[in-house]
Amino acid sequence: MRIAVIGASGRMGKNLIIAAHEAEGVSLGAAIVKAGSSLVGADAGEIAGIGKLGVVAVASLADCVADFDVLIDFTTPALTLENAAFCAQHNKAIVVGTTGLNDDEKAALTSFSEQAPVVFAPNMSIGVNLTLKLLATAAEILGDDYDVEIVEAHHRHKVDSPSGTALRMGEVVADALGRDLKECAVYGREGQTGARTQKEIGFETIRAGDVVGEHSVWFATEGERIEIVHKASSRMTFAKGAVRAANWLSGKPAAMYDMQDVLNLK
Ligand SMILES: NC(=O)C1=CN([C@@H]2O[C@H](COP(=O)(O)OP(=O)(O)OC[C@H]3O[C@@H](n4cnc5c(N)ncnc54)[C@H](OP(=O)(O)O)[C@@H]3O)[C@@H](O)[C@H]2O)C=CC1
Ligand SMILES: O=C(O)C1=N[C@H](C(=O)O)C[C@H](O)C1
Repeated sequence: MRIAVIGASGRMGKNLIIAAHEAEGVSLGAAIVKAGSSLVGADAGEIAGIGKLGVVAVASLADCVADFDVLIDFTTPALTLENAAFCAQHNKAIVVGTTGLNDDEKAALTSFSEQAPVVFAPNMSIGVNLTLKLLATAAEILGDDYDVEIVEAHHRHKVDSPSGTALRMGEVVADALGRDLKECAVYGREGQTGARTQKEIGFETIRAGDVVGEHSVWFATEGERIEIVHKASSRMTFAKGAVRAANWLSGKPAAMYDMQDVLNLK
């Protein structure tokens, strides 16, 4: 599989270039940066800080359409939808790590997956995807007696909140408890909120410094508390997962997949 990385100069983009270069069975075919960027024409390896790779950054997907089979996109919701439309039109697979998509944007992405395969997951690490399974088991066993709270921390640059991972964790727990997250989620309490209701799932967000990504799910009742915690200490864990997803997509039919499919965790 020849991989293209869009948003190549971003925090994830640079890690994706390295992961695509280092992984077995795939190669880096293209790198795309913003039109007008001083990095158009620069070598992708130099953008990522690993020296020349012989892949020159271009300003659009149209400029490299012949050079890749699968696009990896960790950018913004609006750009991701443009890219997914392009991939659907040109019969290219796409791996989407972008978070912060609203319901309409998720529906649009799903519609593109009818034309070409899409892997879409808010977190590509093996550890978080295992954690999702642990959360479902914990919620099924603990039931409604345990209050559920989800605490997440990320770096100061992150623009969406709560994180896509925290929201997915909330969905998994809500499903296991027979609840609808849209009805039971409570975000960032403040002021005279009243006592906690039994079935709410609370979300608390920390944005500070260079935190890569930390998620802690509490199950608390009278007398005890269980915390299921995941801490990422390097973005390379997400990048390696995305490259694994890209490789896994080889020969897959058009459909919407997630990392649970890629990792055979369903
Ligand atoms: N699923 C997962 O495992 C993970 C998901 N993420 C998600 O990935 C996304 C990106 O995160 P991160 O790498 O930290 O963000 P960055 O802001 O560092 O990277 C985003 C990149 O997208 C580029 N970009 C934005 N708009 C355009 C445009 N119109 N045309 C071309 N390029 C554009 C930016 O270019 P420029 O720099 O020139 O503005 C930048 O290179 C976020 O949604 C984040 O939540 C992050 C980590 C893991
Ligand atoms: O923006 C980030 O950095 C991250 N975003 C993802 C999310 O929103 O869940 C995944 C990871 O925690 C890093």
